[in-house]
Amino acid sequence: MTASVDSPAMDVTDDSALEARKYLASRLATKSTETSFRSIPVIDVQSSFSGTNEDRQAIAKQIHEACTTVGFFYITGHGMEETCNATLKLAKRFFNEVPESSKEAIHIKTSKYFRGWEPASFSSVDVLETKNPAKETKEAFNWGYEAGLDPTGGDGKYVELDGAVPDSKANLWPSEDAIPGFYQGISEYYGSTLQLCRHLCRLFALSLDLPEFFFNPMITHPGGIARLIKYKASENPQPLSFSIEDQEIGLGAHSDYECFTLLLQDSVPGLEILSPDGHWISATPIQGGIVVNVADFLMRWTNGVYKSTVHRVINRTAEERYSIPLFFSINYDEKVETLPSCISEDNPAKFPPITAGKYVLDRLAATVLGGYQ
Ligand SMILES: O=C(O)CCC(=O)C(=O)O
Ligand SMILES: [Fe+2]
Repeated sequence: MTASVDSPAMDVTDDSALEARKYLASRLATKSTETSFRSIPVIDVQSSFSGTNEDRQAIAKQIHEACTTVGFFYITGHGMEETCNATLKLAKRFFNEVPESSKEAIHIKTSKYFRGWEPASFSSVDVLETKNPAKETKEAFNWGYEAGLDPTGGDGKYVELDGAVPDSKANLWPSEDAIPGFYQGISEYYGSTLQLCRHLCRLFALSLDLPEFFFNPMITHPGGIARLIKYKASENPQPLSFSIEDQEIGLGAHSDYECFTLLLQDSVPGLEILSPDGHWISATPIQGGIVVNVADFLMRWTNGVYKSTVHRVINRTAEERYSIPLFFSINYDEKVETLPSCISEDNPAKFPPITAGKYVLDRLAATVLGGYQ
């Protein structure tokens, strides 16, 4: 099977497409009350930067609790508030000020790696309804890791999802004339977020009973696809209803593919996450909070111990909504086996070894129209 009509073809194995479909179907069908939840934990990570080992262990414990139940949490005290606000403003400028012709010049259909501008109603993450998927209202701009965006400068070994040596033109940037300061702003945001992700990896390691620096050798040239997203205002605002009738889907129900996602959202709600008993819970934006969620690769790597929770976006408000996810992965060329601390007699290793980039690429290509999450 290949990806799509409009987007460039990428090979995808039937296995991965099937796996993606089965997985989402099972998640949408499950009506278990065992692990149901009604709220998303907030974790203040401030003391993990300067505090003691005990401080970091205490935060790691909260992360473990959140990841084994909800699969989502907010972090505060991360020190990125200013960058977050500036980048959300930049996103608004990109969508509303850049002329259509400049966006067309960086259209995602010209990119092998799903980079560049994606018009509204272009793709769908609906892996279940492959014949007639509901088009999603989101408009997006996608980019990926470049050593020049990494404050460490990288280790010179970055490879793309398919293992290819990076092409310096893989990212499609709008011209400086079309939006002055864009590259600079994105680069500041991306650099600080990458470093925050690396810091979170230390906390994730502790949370999994692993040595604090366990993941460090695997994040020297990490995968990090990021995107700016705009969701148009609802024509039929109904803030209190979780039904989807009369509402357009901003981004369909899905789980993310990589290790974990860091998501900035502006003050307009829209993100909803699925509790295993079938209730959708609003991940309402909180002041200074960044949403963190476990993604599928990490769920596999942890033998299912950490949960990758299904979520969707529906803008039920009369305002436009902007968000900026970064999908953080370990080095794409890293092949890993189930984490030893997640194997037990009750939970023997369930998944064969996998390479990070290959896994993400297969999942990506299996989405309808080959779009991103
Ligand atoms: O826009 C959001 O709030 C969520 C975006 C998301 O889930 C994704 O892009 O995978
Ligand atoms: Fe997502």
